[in-house]
Amino acid sequence: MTRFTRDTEIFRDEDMLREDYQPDSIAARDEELEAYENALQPVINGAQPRNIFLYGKAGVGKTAVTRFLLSHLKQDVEAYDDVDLSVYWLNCTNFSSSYQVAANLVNLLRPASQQISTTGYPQQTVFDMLYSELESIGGTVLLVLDEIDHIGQDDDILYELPRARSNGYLDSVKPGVVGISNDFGFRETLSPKVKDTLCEEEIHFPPYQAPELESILKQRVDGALREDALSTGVLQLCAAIAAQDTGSARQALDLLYKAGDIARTEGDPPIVEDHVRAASQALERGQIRHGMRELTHHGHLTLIATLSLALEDEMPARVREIYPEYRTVADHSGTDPLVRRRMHDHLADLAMVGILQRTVRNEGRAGGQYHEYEFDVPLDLVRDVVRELEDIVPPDRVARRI
Ligand SMILES: Nc1ncnc2c1ncn2[C@@H]1O[C@H](COP(=O)(O)OP(=O)(O)OP(=O)(O)O)[C@@H](O)[C@H]1O
Repeated sequence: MTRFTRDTEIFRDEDMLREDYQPDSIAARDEELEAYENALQPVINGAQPRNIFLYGKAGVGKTAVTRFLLSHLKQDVEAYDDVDLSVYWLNCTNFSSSYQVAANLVNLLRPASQQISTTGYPQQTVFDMLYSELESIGGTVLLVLDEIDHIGQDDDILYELPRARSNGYLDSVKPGVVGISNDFGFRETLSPKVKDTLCEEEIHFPPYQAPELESILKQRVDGALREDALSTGVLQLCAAIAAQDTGSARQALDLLYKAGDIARTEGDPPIVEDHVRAASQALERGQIRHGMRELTHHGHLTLIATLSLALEDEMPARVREIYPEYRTVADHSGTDPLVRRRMHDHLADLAMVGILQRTVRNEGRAGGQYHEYEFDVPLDLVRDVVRELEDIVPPDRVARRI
């Protein structure tokens, strides 16, 4: 018996709706493309590249636009014998210092057999290794440092690297840095000398508006979906939901993909607005679930305590009511409880990530103010996640209640 058969009704090429798909053309970013092209012009002229800093929230096209333009640039420089361009990408998510970025760049540029340890050298030694690798590549080298904000204030490399040529460390190579960040605050925390060097050309990517998201979706659907797989209003709804929430193209594409998936699983083509609403809910629940799983150990204990009270109809509750329950949960899990004030920080964190809602209340005429907490997400979802945290609270009184 055949278990699997190919889709015939919804997807033609579902990979086109996935995160890592590189679109052939960029929609709705004309201004940014123009500014970016201008900033890259020195490369094609055979001159020293400018340093470029891109910033904007997650999913607004910073990576897609960079990949698109750099791949065109690489093609177009072929027409000029005197320009030899190499491009390297480094995702800096796991690197919290200039040292780590430099060491990982060295390894990116070196063959597998000559990798260095990413700890233990003096910083200048690693920088020297990096310069020597760059020299041996020669020509124009663009280094794209994605998620660069993770290096925080340890930002020497963002000054040293772009200046290496003028400071005499490099001779035959022209390096350029493209820094990408979705942390608006990062630019402000850069030291002034870095700001001047790295942010020679700054390009801001604002969140997308609904019509822009719609045009991005439209560009994908012909290749991604089968004819007649879409009913009227679906793209508009995906675009409207994403524009209202984050302004991210990733969210709009995820919504459409998930809606298609639901229509497929339910054997219910074409994709209609209800599938999009269901997709939006499913994705939102996925995010909340992810947020809850990522909490620290005491965050989880605090979550369990609040859930336990909610299931007993004892929420909304204030800290002094939640704290004893937290102590019981901590006790059952074999953990030393935090003092009340520290546990309150975890409640505040739960409120900050949108799991709890926090309301300020007044204690009558003579009293001061206090905070009251209640769940801002469906309890069944919290309960599902808490059940998956079995290793934290073993089956006992509290867990049974949950
Ligand atoms: N203007 C656009 N035209 C076509 N596709 C786009 C456009 N903007 C974004 N996308 C698509 O949306 C998704 C998210 O975009 P991208 O990865 O470039 O965002 P980002 O700003 O780099 O986000 P992050 O900061 O999270 O890395 C990708 O699949 C990308 O192809």
